[in-house]
Amino acid sequence: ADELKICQAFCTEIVKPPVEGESNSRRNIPFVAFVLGGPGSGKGTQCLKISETFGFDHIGAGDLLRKEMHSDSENGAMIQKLMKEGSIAPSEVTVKLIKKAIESAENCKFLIDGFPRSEENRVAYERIIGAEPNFVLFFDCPEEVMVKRVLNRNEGRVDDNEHTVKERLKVYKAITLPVANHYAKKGKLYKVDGTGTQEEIFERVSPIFASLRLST
Ligand SMILES: Nc1ncnc2c1ncn2[C@@H]1O[C@H](COP(=O)(O)OP(=O)(O)O)[C@@H](O)[C@H]1O
Ligand SMILES: O=c1ccn([C@@H]2O[C@H](COP(=O)(O)OP(=O)(O)O)[C@@H](O)[C@H]2O)c(=O)[nH]1
Ligand SMILES: [Mg+2]
Repeated sequence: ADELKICQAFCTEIVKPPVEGESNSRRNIPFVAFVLGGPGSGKGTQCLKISETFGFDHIGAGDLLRKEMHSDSENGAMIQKLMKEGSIAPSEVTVKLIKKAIESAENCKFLIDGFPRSEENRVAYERIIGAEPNFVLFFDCPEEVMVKRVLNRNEGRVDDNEHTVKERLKVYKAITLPVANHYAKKGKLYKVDGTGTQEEIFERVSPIFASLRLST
């Protein structure tokens, strides 16, 4: 009971009203950490390690959009065009995909990776989901390091090329960084040095998650 209280203390609002017959854990309010940082700052890599070690579900906003793009959905072509030019997809599309991922999970602890990318994304999430994130993990990384990583990524992505990464960096600085600043002002931003090896970075990230005492 004590741990549940701690879980709930982290949460600002109830996302889903309890449904009769649902087990206790499904009724728990989701615990959400947004993970932000520029393209190639290591968000996806670290999210994988965090989810393995600390039992979070990893929701990659870009991954959801890529899956949608490769499906027959009506939005596929639009998403592909926006990704290729380094722009941001409409909030409704992204938030709907995130909401579905949260609702279909058994887990109640989530890393939402690469979102929100704009103030508009943030506001749409808070309106549609009905809650703020519990905290925001932010990877701080110099541009030249990020560009080098992106150009070496080799996952066949439409946006991992020199032209698009330049556009993405512009969008990141102008439109995504203000989101990080918003959460910094609220005391919710955990800034981590994103340089060094994957292991070195994970050693900086681990204590943040180790210090959380969550009920599931
Ligand atoms: N600390 C690191 N040092 C070197 N390469 C890394 C490091 N972390 C991630 N990478 C590699 O850099 C690329 C970008 O990392 P990724 O986790 O996809 O970043 P993001 O999700 O922020 O774009 C990937 O190919 C990944 O394997
Ligand atoms: O909330 C999001 C997340 C991603 N994207 C799009 O998907 C691309 C790739 O995002 P991802 O997070 O996969 O890239 P990363 O930062 O990990 O390299 C972005 O440049 C955007 O075009 C978006 O529009 N909204
Ligand atoms: Mg990523």
